[in-house]
Amino acid sequence: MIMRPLELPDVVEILPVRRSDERGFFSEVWRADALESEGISIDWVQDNHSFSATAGVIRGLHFQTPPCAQDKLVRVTRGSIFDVAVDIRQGSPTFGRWVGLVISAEKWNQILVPKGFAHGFMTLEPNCEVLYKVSAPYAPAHDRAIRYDDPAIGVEWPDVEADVLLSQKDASAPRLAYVETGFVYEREHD
Ligand SMILES: Cc1cn([C@H]2C[C@H](O)[C@@H](COP(=O)(O)OP(=O)(O)O[C@H]3O[C@H](C)C(=O)[C@H](O)[C@H]3O)O2)c(=O)[nH]c1=O
Repeated sequence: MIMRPLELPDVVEILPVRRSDERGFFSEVWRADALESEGISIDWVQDNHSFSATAGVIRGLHFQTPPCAQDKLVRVTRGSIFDVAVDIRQGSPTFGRWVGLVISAEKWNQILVPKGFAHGFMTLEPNCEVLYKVSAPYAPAHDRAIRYDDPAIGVEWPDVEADVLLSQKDASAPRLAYVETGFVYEREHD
């Protein structure tokens, strides 16, 4: 497994090994000791699977407020997405900044989005299947959304040959400035 920190510290791209042979391939897509050997020890408690039928579907930007905050380990088994994480920790030197990258079945890469970050993605083609682990159960009362096109965040979503398709929740989500995220940045111990 290869890990690559992204421009926002704590958000990491992960590339599991995919072993191919004449039948196809085998891949350990998550393994606790492999992550722990990289200093990442997270108890995953729920697996999610979303299917989006068209390109241009945007799900996000979402997070759950403490004490129901979720770390997320996201991968794509069909199609491709532009995946985005936004730092929403009050007091963080990178508060409101975003990082994005393509996660796809072809690249076989994953993204680890820690607590304290909002998460979302745009599908880049039809029939995208996104599977992801979360470290806290779904808690509707703590589920929050931030506008995907908040100008203060400025996510540069890719141009796809399709109209953007949003849930009603996402179409009416507030800008980050009007959201009480509940996360406070804690400087790493020096
Ligand atoms: C998140 C979630 C949703 N649901 C139910 C609630 C609705 O009846 C239905 C669709 O939920 P929602 O529109 O919130 O689904 P997404 O827009 O894909 O939300 C996800 O989008 C971005 C990418 C995220 O990172 C989050 O995991 C999550 O917020 O599934 C559940 O039953 N359990 C769950 O864990």
